[in-house]
Amino acid sequence: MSAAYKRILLKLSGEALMGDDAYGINEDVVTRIVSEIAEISRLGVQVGVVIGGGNIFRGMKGAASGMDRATADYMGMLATVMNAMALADAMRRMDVEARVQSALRIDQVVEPYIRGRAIRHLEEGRVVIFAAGTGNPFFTTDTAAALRGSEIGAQIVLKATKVDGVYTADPKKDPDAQRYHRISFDEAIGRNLAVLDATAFALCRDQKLPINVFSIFKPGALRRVVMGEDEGTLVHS
Ligand SMILES: Nc1ncnc2c1ncn2[C@@H]1O[C@H](COP(=O)(O)OP(=O)(O)O)[C@@H](O)[C@H]1O
Ligand SMILES: O=c1ccn([C@@H]2O[C@H](COP(=O)(O)OP(=O)(O)O)[C@@H](O)[C@H]2O)c(=O)[nH]1
Repeated sequence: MSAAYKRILLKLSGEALMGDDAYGINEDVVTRIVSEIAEISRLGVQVGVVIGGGNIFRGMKGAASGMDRATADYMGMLATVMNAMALADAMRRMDVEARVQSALRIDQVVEPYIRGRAIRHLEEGRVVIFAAGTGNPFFTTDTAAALRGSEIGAQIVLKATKVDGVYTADPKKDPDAQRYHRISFDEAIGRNLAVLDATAFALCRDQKLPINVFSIFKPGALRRVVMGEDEGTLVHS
């Protein structure tokens, strides 16, 4: 059986990289995620990754309180660069070819984001990790995933997060919340379902770029989504 998608954009939650730790990057979690990415890459799926920064930056929110919002957001973007580097290094150790491209220029450290070059890497079978979000404050890495997914012509955005799909209400607050198998953009936006931010939802809706939300903690879930199996929630046009 072959994969359902040729090119995907995978959004990895920064916070999920902590595993059970209070802060930072948990090696076992990163190793498992990388082995799952390696598996789908071997199936011939081209993989772009956008990584969050919540594991590093939310831990510093105390220090950031009272700080200018844009300054705090730039710090958040720098946190995603650290995660991207850790992920790329884990990939190198597991013989997965990867490149990091940053939306903020730090040329001594990683490549700048250049769309054509990113597409070239993907065609060569390299995983491209997009760091520093969109490069703009007041945005999130979910929006970066929608943007980069659109730019590289991904067929779908896969949001690997702490919950196993989109629910009728936040499942962390409402134990009676029910999970959707599928939901349209209009309904998700209309019901204010906060699993993605509104900007990311709107961009994907405009671009007719579907999103699948699934659990980062469930082994094999990424492969199942990529094979087109019923996993998590599909948000569609
Ligand atoms: N309707 C909903 N369905 C699922 N999750 C929801 C919903 N509303 C709010 N959430 C919350 O959204 C969170 C995932 O979004 P977010 O914190 O942005 O994750 P990430 O770190 O992956 O970007 C979940 O942990 C969940 O508590
Ligand atoms: O385009 C972007 C992407 C991210 N951020 C900042 O980086 C932080 C980390 O990203 P995010 O919260 O999306 O990470 P995740 O929730 O996935 O861990 C955000 O809180 C923002 O402060 C930003 O300013 N612009």
